[in-house]
Amino acid sequence: MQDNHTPDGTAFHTGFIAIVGRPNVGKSTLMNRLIGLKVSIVSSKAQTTRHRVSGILTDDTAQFVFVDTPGFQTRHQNALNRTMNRTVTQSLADVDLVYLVIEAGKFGPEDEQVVALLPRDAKVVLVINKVDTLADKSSLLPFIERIRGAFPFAEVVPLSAERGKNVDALLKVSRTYLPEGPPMFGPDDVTDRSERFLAAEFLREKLFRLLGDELPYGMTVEIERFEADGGLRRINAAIIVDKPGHKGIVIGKGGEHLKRISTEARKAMEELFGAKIYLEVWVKVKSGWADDERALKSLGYD
Ligand SMILES: Nc1nc2c(ncn2[C@@H]2O[C@H](COP(=O)(O)OP(=O)(O)OP(=O)(O)O)[C@@H](O)[C@H]2O)c(=O)[nH]1
Repeated sequence: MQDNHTPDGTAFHTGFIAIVGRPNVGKSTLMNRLIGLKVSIVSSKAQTTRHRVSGILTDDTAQFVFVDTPGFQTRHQNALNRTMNRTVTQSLADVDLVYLVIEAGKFGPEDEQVVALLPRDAKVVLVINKVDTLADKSSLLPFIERIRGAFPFAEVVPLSAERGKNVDALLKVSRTYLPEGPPMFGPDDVTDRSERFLAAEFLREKLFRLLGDELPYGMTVEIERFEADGGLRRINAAIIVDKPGHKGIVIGKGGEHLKRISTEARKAMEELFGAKIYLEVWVKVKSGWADDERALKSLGYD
């Protein structure tokens, strides 16, 4: 799509969308579902300095540029959370549209704290995820009525990110809120750098999936080596934990956790990068890193 018009002659729309919500509401699942296989991912620093771009969806009529927002943390108050909350607020400042994701039937103090971060003039779509978990679908309307008062939402879209139900409807309403204009990114914008960024994301995701509530607070992933050689990627990654006692949780009995995390991350990388992956993962202890903003910067948070 090189010009400003869609095949039927109407204007092309391009804009930024931020996805926010308390942890575990399904933001990552929604993003993966939205971008599906048409994904074009660029590194957080590529081409734009204002936003951390995490995924791009381009179709015949619009380009949706999704902006990264780390989970809004409310449980612990330290440097890591201050940095994350700042990132959330910054990324909301000049996007065209915000998806506030909540879970069907659940709207608690943690969700309210995220709502409090929304600029009053922001265009916000209330995305009610996990509708598949509702035993009684008729409870949805009174639930929506209750939450409508919390913010002047532009739209309300109930869906199931995991099952892909009603996700199309979300895109359809979103399009009209994006400004008219040509696409900002090409459809094949995958660079080595973005693969490096994604490699860390995949490992993080597998850690979350496997360890769940056991996940040590203050854990992060650092890619120490990333070499692209034709159809081969050599990746050395370190999982960094805050306390020596956390190392065993990540490694698991007989190395079982670490083995599974590495295998699953490697498979995900092979599928998305279309390359053979040699992945080595170590667990390292850096005490107090989560409380040290300088350490955060050195690990790529800014
Ligand atoms: N039943 C159901 N589960 C879902 C749905 N969407 C996401 N989940 C599950 O909810 C959990 C959290 O999903 P994530 O996508 O990791 O949530 P997140 O909001 O990105 O979490 P943070 O990264 O902690 O902020 C996972 O176990 C998902 O499988 C859905 O539509 N239905």
